[in-house]
Amino acid sequence: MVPILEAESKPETPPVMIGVAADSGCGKSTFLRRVLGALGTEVKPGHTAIGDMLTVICLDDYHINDRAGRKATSLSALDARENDFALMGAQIEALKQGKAIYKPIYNHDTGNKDPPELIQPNKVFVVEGLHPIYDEKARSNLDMALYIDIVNDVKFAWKIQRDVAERGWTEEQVREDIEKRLPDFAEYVDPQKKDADVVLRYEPSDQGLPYLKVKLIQKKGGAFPAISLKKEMSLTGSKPGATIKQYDDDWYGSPVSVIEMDGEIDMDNMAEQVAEIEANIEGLNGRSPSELTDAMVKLKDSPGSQNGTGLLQAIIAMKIREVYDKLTA
Ligand SMILES: Nc1ncnc2c1ncn2[C@@H]1O[C@H](COP(=O)(O)OP(=O)(O)O)[C@@H](O)[C@H]1O
Ligand SMILES: O=C(COP(=O)(O)O)[C@H](O)[C@H](O)COP(=O)(O)O
Repeated sequence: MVPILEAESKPETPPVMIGVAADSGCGKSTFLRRVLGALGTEVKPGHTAIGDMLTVICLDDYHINDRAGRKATSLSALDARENDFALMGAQIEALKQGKAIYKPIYNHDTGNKDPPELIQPNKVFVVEGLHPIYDEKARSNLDMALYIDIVNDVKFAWKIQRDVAERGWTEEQVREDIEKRLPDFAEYVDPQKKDADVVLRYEPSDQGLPYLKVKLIQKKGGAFPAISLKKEMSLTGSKPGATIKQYDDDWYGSPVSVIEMDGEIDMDNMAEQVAEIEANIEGLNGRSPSELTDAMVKLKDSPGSQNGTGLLQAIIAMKIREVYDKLTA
């Protein structure tokens, strides 16, 4: 099957390409399920999440080897040499040009490669994985780039839990794999955070783990349509409560505006507290004054709904649509 072909119907405007980069286990897939939910796109079942507005391209599908192959090369999946960047860049460029592709598939459940699948154009493509910003050709086709930056304590707990529950690894094996990947993470994945338009950073709360401090780091003059707060907020009712504030900062040499949420909202009072937050945000540009609250309530059972990860991810979903609306107006 040819990797690139003419689409069954060429889109009127070029698809909007959004890159989401992060290490393994950082919640990219979870985040994109929230984005699809927040944008209300019905998703067809299958390997690739395809909604009526947005298609998620998982860049793990460009791994050159399968799990057994990587054991033979003893290279990690993070290593550039284990990823077909030539095909990845060419296919991302083709999608941006409104073409169709036969995309390879890497099956995380079996560790094998499955037959390629036909991907037709869509309004928005989110290309998520280890290297969407690292690879020059992929990066040059992005309209906006997001990086998810999580401190090790949180990231590794999530990865271990998932890889044991869903990928057939033992906790010992995952810990060993994490250790082995650290140099590759530093060389091939972590540097991407400097070139992102927006970064989601998860740190331990000032009240300590398991509570989180979550930062939306918005590069000034970048492609992310920034939001701001009318005032600092302190929410009570939950343990340990939540504070939300805004400040300017420097992110690897770039001036940024940071929206920071520390702690958790009161889930028994979720709609009211999120509505209070939504009314306090400037520049959200929702389709209705309660779009954020409605999305959060609809997705209440998704991971992170109680803290800044869910809230700021839902805001990013609205911003992805705003970027689409702007570029296709
Ligand atoms: N905001 C969150 N809060 C709590 N757990 C999360 C959150 N996001 C993801 N997780 C958990 O972390 C693990 C890894 O998430 P996943 O989306 O598979 O990461 P990735 O696609 O980046 O490898 C999963 O078990 C998921 O349920
Ligand atoms: O690291 C990643 C990214 O995956 P994700 O971001 O989904 O964690 C590799 O694709 C898997 O580790 C493959 O290795 P395996 O399938 O052997 O775990």
